[in-house]
Amino acid sequence: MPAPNKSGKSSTAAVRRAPLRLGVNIDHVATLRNARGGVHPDPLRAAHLAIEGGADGITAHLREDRRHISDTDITRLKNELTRPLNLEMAATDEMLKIAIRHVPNACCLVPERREERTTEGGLDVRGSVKTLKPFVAKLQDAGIRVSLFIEPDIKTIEAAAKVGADIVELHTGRYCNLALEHDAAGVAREIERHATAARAAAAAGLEVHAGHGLTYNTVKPIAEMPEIVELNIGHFLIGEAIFGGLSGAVRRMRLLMDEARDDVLRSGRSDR
Ligand SMILES: CC(=O)[C@@H](O)[C@H](O)COP(=O)(O)O
Ligand SMILES: NCC(=O)COP(=O)(O)O
Repeated sequence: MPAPNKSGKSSTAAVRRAPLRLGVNIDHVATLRNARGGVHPDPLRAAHLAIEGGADGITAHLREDRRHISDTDITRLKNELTRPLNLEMAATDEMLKIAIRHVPNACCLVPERREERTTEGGLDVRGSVKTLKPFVAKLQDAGIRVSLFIEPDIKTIEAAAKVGADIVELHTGRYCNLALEHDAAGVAREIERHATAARAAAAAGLEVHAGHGLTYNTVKPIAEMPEIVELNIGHFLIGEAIFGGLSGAVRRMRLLMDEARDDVLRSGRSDR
C-alpha cells in the first residue's frame, strides 16, 4: 500500500518520489523584530509555525553584523527546535567557535560583505581551497555537516569536493532575478545550468541543496531536479506570512514542491 503523502491521499508517487526537504530561513522575522529593537515577532515562534506547516528544518544566518539573527536566537533555536538547524555563516574564526559551541545539524558557509543587502554570489571555493579545507574539517570533527553556498559552476563543484564538503547549496539568485525580469531565455539558460551542476555535484558524491530568492512561481523547475534533496527558502515565505500566515505559506510551498516531484515521476524523468 503506497505511503500517504502530505495531503493524506495515498499516492504511488509518494512511495517513489525522490526526497525533497524544505528548510525555512527565518532571518527576516528577526529583521522585523530588530526594526523596533524588541522581542516581537519571535523567530523561534516562527520556526515552530514553519515546522507546523511542513518545514523539515530551519535555516538561520548569523551574520557578522548581526543585522537580523542574533547569538541568542541561535542558542534558543539550538535548544528548542524539534527539527534540524542549518546555521549559515561566514568562514571566520568567530563563527567557527560559535558553530562548535552549538553543534547545529549543518553549517552552510556563505560569502559575506557588510555592505551587501543580501547574499550576492556564491562562495569563492576555488580561490580558498587551502583555508577552507582545514576549516571544513574542524566543523566535521565537531559532528557538523558542512554545506558550501556556491554558484552552479562545475569547477566550483570540483573544488567543493576537494575541500571535503558534505553538501553544496546551489545559489538560485540569478535564476530568480531573471524570472522577475521575465527574461525567458535567461531563465531557461539558468535552469539548464542548475540541472547540469546538480548532476555533476551528485556524481561527485556531494549532497545537493538549492536556495535564494525562490518563490511559488520559481520553485517548480528547481524542485523537479531529482538530484536536489533540499531547498532553503526564507524571504518570500516570511513576506507571504504577512498576508496569510507562515504555516499556510509553508504548506503551499511544500505542496508545490511535491507536485513538481510527482510531475517528474509521471514523466519518467526522475531516473535521468
Ligand atoms: C545564503 C542565502 O542565500 C541566504 O540564506 C542568506 O541568509 C541571505 O542573506 P539575508 O538572509 O541576510 O538576506
Ligand atoms: N540559502 C538560501 C536561504 O536560506 C533562503 O534564501 P531566501 O529565500 O531568503 O532568499
